[in-house]
Formats: sequence, C-alpha cells, structure tokens
Amino acid sequence: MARGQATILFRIYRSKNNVSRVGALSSNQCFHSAGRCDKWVLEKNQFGLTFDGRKREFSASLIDTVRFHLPSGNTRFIEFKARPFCSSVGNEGLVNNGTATKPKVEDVEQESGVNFVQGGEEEKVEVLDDYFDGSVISDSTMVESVHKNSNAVDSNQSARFLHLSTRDPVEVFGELRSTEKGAKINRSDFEVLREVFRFFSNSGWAANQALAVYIGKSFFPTAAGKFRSYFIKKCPDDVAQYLVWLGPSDDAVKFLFPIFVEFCIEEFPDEIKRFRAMIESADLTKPHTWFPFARVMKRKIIYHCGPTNSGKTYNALQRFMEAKKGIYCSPLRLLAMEVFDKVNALGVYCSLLTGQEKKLVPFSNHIACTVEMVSTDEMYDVAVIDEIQMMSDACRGYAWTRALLGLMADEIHLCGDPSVLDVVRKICSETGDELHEQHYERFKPLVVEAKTLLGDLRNVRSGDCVVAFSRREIFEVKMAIEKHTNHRCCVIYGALPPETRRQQANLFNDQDNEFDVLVASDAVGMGLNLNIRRVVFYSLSKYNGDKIIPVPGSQVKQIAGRAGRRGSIYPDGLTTTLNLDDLDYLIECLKQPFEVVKKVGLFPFFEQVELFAGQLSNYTFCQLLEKFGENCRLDGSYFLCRHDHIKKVANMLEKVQGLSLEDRFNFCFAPVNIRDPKAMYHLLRFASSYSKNAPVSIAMGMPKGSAKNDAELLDLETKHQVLSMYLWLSHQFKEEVFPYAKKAEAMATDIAELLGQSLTNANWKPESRQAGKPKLHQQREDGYDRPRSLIKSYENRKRQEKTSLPERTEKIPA
Ligand SMILES: Nc1ncnc2c1ncn2[C@@H]1O[C@H](COP(=O)(O)OP(=O)(O)OP(=O)(O)O)[C@@H](O)[C@H]1O
Ligand SMILES: [Mg+2]
Repeated sequence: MARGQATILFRIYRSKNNVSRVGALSSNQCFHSAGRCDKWVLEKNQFGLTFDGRKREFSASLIDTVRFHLPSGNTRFIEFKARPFCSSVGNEGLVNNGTATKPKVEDVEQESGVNFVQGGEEEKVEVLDDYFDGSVISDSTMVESVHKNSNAVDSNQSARFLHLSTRDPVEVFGELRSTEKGAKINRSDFEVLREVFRFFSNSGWAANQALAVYIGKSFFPTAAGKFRSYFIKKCPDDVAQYLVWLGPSDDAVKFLFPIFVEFCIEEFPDEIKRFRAMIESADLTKPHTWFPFARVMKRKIIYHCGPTNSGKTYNALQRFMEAKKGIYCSPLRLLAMEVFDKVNALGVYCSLLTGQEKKLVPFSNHIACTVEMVSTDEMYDVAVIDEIQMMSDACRGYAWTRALLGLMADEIHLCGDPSVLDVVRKICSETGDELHEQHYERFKPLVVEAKTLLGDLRNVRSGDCVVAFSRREIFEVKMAIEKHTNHRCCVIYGALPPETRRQQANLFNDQDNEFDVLVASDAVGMGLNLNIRRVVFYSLSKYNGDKIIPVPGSQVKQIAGRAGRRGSIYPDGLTTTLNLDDLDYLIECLKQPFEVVKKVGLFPFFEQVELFAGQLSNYTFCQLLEKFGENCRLDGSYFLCRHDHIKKVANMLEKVQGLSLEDRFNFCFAPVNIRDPKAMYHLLRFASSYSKNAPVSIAMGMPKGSAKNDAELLDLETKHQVLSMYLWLSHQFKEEVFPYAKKAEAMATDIAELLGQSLTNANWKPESRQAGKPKLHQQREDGYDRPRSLIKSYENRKRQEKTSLPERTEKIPA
C-alpha cells in the first residue's frame, strides 16, 4: 500500500450476550440491543471499525454519516452512501443487512491528505478479522450531518465544545443517570432546548434509526417525549450549552440520538423486546432459505432471454415435452390451456391445473398450470416458468419468485425479456444453482410505419390489431370501424373469460370469415397465438386506477411485438399509431432498452402471517396485513407485493363472524374484481355461508340469451366472474361446502359462449362500470370519438428538440 493510504477495515466483535442484530450500526455509533460496544481504531494509517457479532458482512446501507477524528485532530467526513435502516418508502419495510454495499468515501482525501482506498470494485466491503491488535485511539466517534461544513462552524465555539461532541454517549448517559438535578437553565435557553427536542421528536431520520434498537415508529414519539423530560431534568450545564449552540438542527438530533438509544435500552426493555419479536416474525429476508428441499438440489437454470416472438417458449417447451416429468407454469389461464391443448395434441399426456379447473389426464406425467398453483413439494425433471419478467410485477410478482426459489426440478427453464436477468443471476448465486443464459433475437425485426392512420380509423386494414386501453374505447373503435368500413372486428379485453378470448382469437386467426380486424386491450400482450400483421395503437395513454398516464415503454414494446409471427401468414411485423401525435412516443418506447429490474416481488405465506398475528392481539385481519407491510424486513433484491386488493376484501369480510385467520387469508386471494359491487356482494355471501358451514349456493340465474346491449354484456361478464370465483373457492376449500362446482362449471361454459356471440353482434355504445372515471375523448361529428393525446405535449417538447420528421419506416431491431 502506498504511503499515506488507508484501507477501511471492519472488525467484528461478538457482543457479550451474543446478540447480533440487523442495523447494529447507527449513524455514528455501533449499537446492538445489549448496548453500545464498538470503537473506531486507527493504526498505521488504517482505519477500522469494531462491530458486534461474528465475522460477517454488514450493510453500509445502514450507515448514514460517520465523522471521526484522526490523531492530528482534523475532523474528517466519511460518507457512506446512506440509506436509513428502515426505508419509509413504499412497501419496502425494513432493509436487511444481508448484503454489504460499497461505501462511498467523499472529500476525505482532499481534506485529510490521507488517501482512502476501498477494497476493489465489487459491491462487498471487505471484512477483515485479523487486522487489529485492539489498539483503540479513542471513543472519538460523533454524529455530524454530512451536509454541514465544518468551516461554517465558529471555530472558537467548536473548540469549546469539542470535548462534548466527541464524548462517548454511554458516558454522557451515565452522567445524566447519576445526576439528581441538572443545571439551572435560563428561560431563553430553555426555549431553545424545547425546540431542539421538538425537532428531535419530529425527525424522520431519528425515527428510522431508532428501529435499529427496536423502537417502533408508533412508540418513537412517546419514547422521545420521555427522553426530553429526563434529559432536561438532568442535563449538565455544558451539554445544555452545547445543545443551545447547535439549536434545532440535524447536528443536535445526531448528537442526541446515541444518548437517546442508551436511554431507551435502559427505560423500555419490554417495549424493545415486544417490538423485536414482532419484527422478527415479519422477517422476509433470505427467502431462498424458505425452500430447504429445493436448496439441497443442484438445479440447472436456463434463462431463455429475448424479446417477444423470438422462440423462447417454443424452445423451453421442447425440453418440457422430452422430459419424463415436467411442469409448465403460465402467467395466464389462457396460456396454460393453450399449452395443455398443444402438448396433448402432440401425444404427450398433460394435465391442467389452474385456480378454477383441474383436468387430470390419466397416465400423465406433465402438467400445465398457472404460476400461482405450482407445487413446491413435487419433484420434476423439467420445469418451465414463462414470462419470468413478471417477477417484478407489483401485485403478482411473488408467485414467480416463489416458483423460481421453490421448484424442485433438475432443470428449470425461464422464458422472458432481459429485465430480470440481473436479479436472477443474483438469486442463483444465493441458491447455488447453475445458471445458463440463452439469448434470442426476434425472428424478423419489427417495422414502424411512420405514416400512421392519420387519425382516421377508415385506414385500418385486414390483419390489423387496434389496441386501446379501456373497455369503452374498445367498443367505440369496434363500432366506428364496422360503421365506416367493410371490416368486422373481434374483441379481446381483460374482463372476458379465457374461453371467450380464445374464441375471439380463433375467429380473428381464421382466414375464412369476415372478422379480419382485432380490437384489443393490453390483454393481447401476452399468451395468445395471434396472426397480427400490424399493431395500431389507438392511443398511448391509459387510466391507471388513479389518473391517466402514458403507457409504460415495456408494455408498449410487449404489445407491439405481437405483430408478425413465425409460421403465420404475417411473418413480418408492423406497428404504428392512429395519430401522428403519438408516433414519436411509440418509436421511443420501442428503442428503449429493457429496463433493468432491481427488485422482485415477495408475499408472506399464511404461516408467516400467522406467526406475526401471534405477536399482536385485537387487530383485524386487514390491520394485521397493514402492520405486516409496515414492519416486514426484506433483502435488497425484494419488495413486498402490493396488497390493497387483498386488504379491500379483508375489510369487507371483517363483519363475517366465525372465519379462521387461514380462511380469511384464503378468501382474500379469490379472483374478484373489487370495483364490481355485484361480484363483491357474491364473495361476501359465499364467505358468510362458508362461515356457517352451510352449503354455499350459486344463487344466480342463467341469462336467457346473448346480450342485446352493453348493460347485458356487463352482466354476462360479472356472472362469469362470479362463477369463476365459486370454482376457485371450491378448489381452495372443502368441496362439501361448495357442492355446486359442476353446475357452476357448466354455467360458466355457457356464459362464455354467450359472451362470444354477444361480442360478434355487439354494435352498441358502451357503458362504464364506474361512473366518474375520466374520459379520454372528444366527440367528433363523423361518428367516432378520437382520443385526446396526452402524448402530444410530450411530443411537442420532443419536436422542439428535433427539427426533422422521422423516416418513413424505421426498423427496430428488438
Ligand atoms: N424453431 C421453431 N420452429 C417452428 N416454429 C417456431 C420455432 N420457434 C418458434 N416458433 C413459433 O414462433 C412463434 C413465436 O415463438 P414463441 O411463442 O416461442 O416466442 P416467444 O419468444 O416465447 O414470444 P412471446 O413473447 O410471445 O412469449 C410461435 O408460434 C412458435 O410456435
Ligand atoms: Mg413466450
């Protein structure tokens, strides 16, 4: 090592009572629940930090700012790229310290004349156990805001308080404890001190850091209040003066915090114990350890990585069919059904398992299932997990994560775009599985037609798929096309049952009929085998349940990529927009590289929720879920999946007496459209009957025929969803309690057929399920509504940057 250089080393001590704890390192001090134990040491220009516990990596993400003193007395700042111990953002919950990230050392070299060398480029901080001889310079750690420039501090005052700022908080606290009565403080100083403590109580940083010693956020204000009374009562004069000098500031908070920790450890051992038990029961860290049987296997993972229409699933399915025993995990019922049909047609016996149906084919060793239904108890030779990028889906991601971590298969084929490749690499290195990557390109490049439809639906052509992002728009487009052209339209959107979507897809694919245009929602982006010549975006904005937003680039890519399919009559894919205004946004989306996903979804098993519930009494199930979300701990590669939908159902079922926690948990996963009051009513009815152990009736009449208007069509959609929910529950719970499953199945089949007939004839104005949803349209006189482009403003901005128009056609390589 060059002269004058120093290496950051971490020495780890086991604490006296062997307690080692996540987040043991606070901003300036090392804490663990047994108290403060650590020291900064410096030897031969090397700087080290003693730390509790065994030799292990710790997360620099838990460190905020560290200021330490070199022997010369110069104050130096080391800023570790900080993340508070507990992230208060979104669903992340507490951040675990499983993986260390490289600290960022800033400004140190310039200020100290000492070069700090960090250990290599890799993400881990090197932890050396053998370096120290234990020589300790001083307890010179102190808290300081990184933003504070020491030059700005009055140097005289600074010198005056130096002994305080560097004092061991244990010592300060010891002094407070042994003092009967503190110094007399004059009124104005007292007011300042009150402000300082108010600032401390309101500090989000302190509340976050307090979690490191298991002071929960709800208890923090109480603890801070008691700390204030205690402190002011016993405060020695020099400490009071120092705080007055610091004033209500981050510096004051960071000075007080370690003393506050000492206070809490002494004053609130029960609260700490309780909160700690709760936190530990909401521990979602190291999810790969949840599947010990999968962990003892040496699995071979093959990632088929590429854009849509590149043969990923095809190749994975070849291995699936060759295997003695295989499982195919699908993102959709529809795709599971398609694989089930295809594989059986090729002579490989295959069963089907979705939430709603179990079709057991005699002698079959293969199974096509939806990803939520995958068994982690069965052994397979080959497993396929399709659309693996869905691991990062905000709501359903956990099902893919669970399949990847838990499947007991010698060979697992993952098919998807490259967005989760990095995370999968990381997961495989944790699980010890062998990862092979196979990269794919589209069979034929996708071509953008820059002419667009010039805002006129009369320019649609045979083989077009017009994509709109609401049910209302879909029907308006269908009506306009059928009114102003000779084309007939098939329709596909999310609320339709898979059978109906399939029937519509077949109608569109079949060349011997007049249905040659497809009008579809984003539901077309995945799963269906469609012969699309050109994907035309009617608009590129959609309602996200809250506001109208531009459709995300990855989704645009996925949908546009449906155009052109190997082996179909349209092997070359084209895409464009209805309006010229939207074109640049489309091109931009297609050119965007796949985003690299950093985190994938997790959701607790029932057993984990049950364990957590054991720590809390008198909480409703919905409140339990909320608390779990607030307090769960996650490793850096995972997020907790959104569960507002689950909470909404949990809330509704609160009034149903006699359901066990497990029943509630299972009912909450029933497939129900929470925005459809009729469907919600039926779910409530099903749960009420179930809780009384009474046979659950369907209590719903069959419609007389196909729909004559949109209200009747909506009714058919709802009826099918309710039947689908009944079937799902019948598989989830005891069949005796849902004795009409066969009848429900027959009714569902008939309704899916009626829906197909209704769509073929539909020529009415659509109604909305939800009143008050913002409209995207402005009425035109020539018979159809034209979307008002939100992309336009975006485009205008872009246009100012560019002067030339796009080329007439543009090839997008992927
Ligand atoms: N080697 C092949 N021989 C014959 N047909 C193929 C071959 N590879 C792919 N195909 C066909 O090309 C089409 C697209 O392939 P596939 O569905 O596997 O693509 P993908 O990359 O999984 O796309 P998606 O994004 O739609 O899931 C399918 O109809 C498939 O049957
Ligand atoms: Mg595929």
